[in-house]
Amino acid sequence: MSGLNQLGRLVNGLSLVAKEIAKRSQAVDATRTGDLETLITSSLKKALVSATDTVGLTKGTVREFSKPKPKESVVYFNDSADVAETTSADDKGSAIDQSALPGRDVSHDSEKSADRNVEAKVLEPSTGKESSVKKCESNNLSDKVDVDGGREVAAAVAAAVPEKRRRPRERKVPSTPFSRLIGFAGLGAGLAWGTIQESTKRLVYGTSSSQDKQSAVSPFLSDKNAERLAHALCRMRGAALKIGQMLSIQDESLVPAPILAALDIVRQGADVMPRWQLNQVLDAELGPDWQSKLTSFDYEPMAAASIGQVHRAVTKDGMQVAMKIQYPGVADSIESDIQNVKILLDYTNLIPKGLYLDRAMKVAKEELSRECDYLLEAANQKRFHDMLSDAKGFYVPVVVDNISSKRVLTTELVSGIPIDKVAQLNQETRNYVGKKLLELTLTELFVFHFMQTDPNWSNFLYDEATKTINLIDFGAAREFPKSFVDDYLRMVLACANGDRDPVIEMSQRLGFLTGMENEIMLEAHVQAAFIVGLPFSKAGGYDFRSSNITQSISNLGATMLRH
Ligand SMILES: Nc1ncnc2c1ncn2[C@@H]1O[C@H](COP(=O)(O)OP(=O)(O)OP(=O)(O)O)[C@@H](O)[C@H]1O
Repeated sequence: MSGLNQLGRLVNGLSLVAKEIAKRSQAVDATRTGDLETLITSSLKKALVSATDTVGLTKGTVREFSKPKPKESVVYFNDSADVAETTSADDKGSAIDQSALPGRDVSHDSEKSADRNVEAKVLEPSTGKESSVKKCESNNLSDKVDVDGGREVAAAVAAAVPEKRRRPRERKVPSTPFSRLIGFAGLGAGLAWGTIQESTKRLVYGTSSSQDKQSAVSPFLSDKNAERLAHALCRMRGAALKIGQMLSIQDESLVPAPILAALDIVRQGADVMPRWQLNQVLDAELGPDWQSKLTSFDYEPMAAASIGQVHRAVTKDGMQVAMKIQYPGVADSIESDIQNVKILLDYTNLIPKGLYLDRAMKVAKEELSRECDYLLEAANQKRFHDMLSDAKGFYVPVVVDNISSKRVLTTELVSGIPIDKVAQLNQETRNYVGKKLLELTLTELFVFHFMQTDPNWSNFLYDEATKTINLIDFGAAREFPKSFVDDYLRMVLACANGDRDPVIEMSQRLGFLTGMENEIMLEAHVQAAFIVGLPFSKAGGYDFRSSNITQSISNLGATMLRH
């Protein structure tokens, strides 16, 4: 019976895939207009490759990062802009390697080329002076200082807290609506196939006793399917991955444990664009002579985020910069990606009812559209740079306008460790950073009325050498009207003072409550508000270890979801 059910699900899944293809694909248009040849030779062929990739039949090219990381990926540009070299330090003056021109395969050279990049006029971002690098010599992270992108501290932190990390894969971003659709369709079919496999396994061997309650009930929630989902999102990138990342930070009461475990992968970063695709974006955005503005460009990304990947480069005037380069097609596919993820979530019953998924998706769409506009992000970043120019302990890197566009954002490279890693530093440092973060939050909201609303750990890079928090990623910055901010302050005061009625009144004015809630829901909301108000309830410091605020709120969250 269960096998029949699963077969039904498979048929449903495949018909959903077929229906979606018929509804949306350009393939249908091409057939209608009789352009069958183009259809077969281009999009369908590519799409089939994409689909097999997303289903998990092929796995792209695994990028091998040997240790220590070689820097063969750095390309140096001569003054004659169109010529690049990748010679290593002990190979200076040798013939220019034509194969190293962007867009072509590069022959790899030695680790030393990396040192040349480091040697190139290193500016200390926060002070504008030249800086030296203190080596990390012990495993005690509180002793470590690093001013070269936090690389050594990050490596030491990783060694201290070993994480199961996924090796990034080099895979083309599906950039047309059709190839993205095929990606989702492939994922849907892959999940349906995985469900069949799991059901068959259970029929033959029974359900494993180690499986948790939810995954024991649903053969969809197998480890393989969860992994399939995570890898597909890393390959799709864009809005699909962003939603995966949002889901990955939810509580187990919202998202089943095996899915959460697999989604851990999506937080570690996306797949990487192949060099030819990266060059296509750079040429289209900055013009084919973009190299003329740089001394060097590192083709190995320092980060592969959800909507773009980030590369180190050095400008002609010697500034070390981070170039954020947007994946092609993601800005135009936000709406369809969100729709497709929603179809998958509905189909798999992954998300519990009551999560206001439609509302959440609408907000995600608006946020993502803003985040894809790097000109808007550049403007936000400059505004923050100016507002915080006199603030002690914070630094916002400058924007390099002449190497930026709507899809490429170039900013001064800053150093530091992601803010969560500060948890491993000493108490004094933790107190300092905690106070600074709170000061920043309150200043942004109540003084600037302008806030960075994407509190990702890696958007706050703590530089121990200068005791500075370097702030990046202003794509999600937004302005709040004075009336909202004033009500918000009243809300904070009511929470801190434990005043029930004002908490409810302000919550309705701010839109946290509709006024239609029942008593149980209201009570859970008020309790949650009081817990959030605790750190503000007494003058002086607050010991965050004395209560587990997030856990307490999350416990109330389950009641709120039910009501
Ligand atoms: N100016 C910079 N200096 C140093 N590192 C940087 C800089 N800009 C970006 N990075 C690195 O690249 C990563 C991704 O950059 P950013 O957060 O701006 O991208 P994003 O697409 O907005 O990412 P997300 O998916 O987190 O929203 C950062 O976490 C950081 O590691």
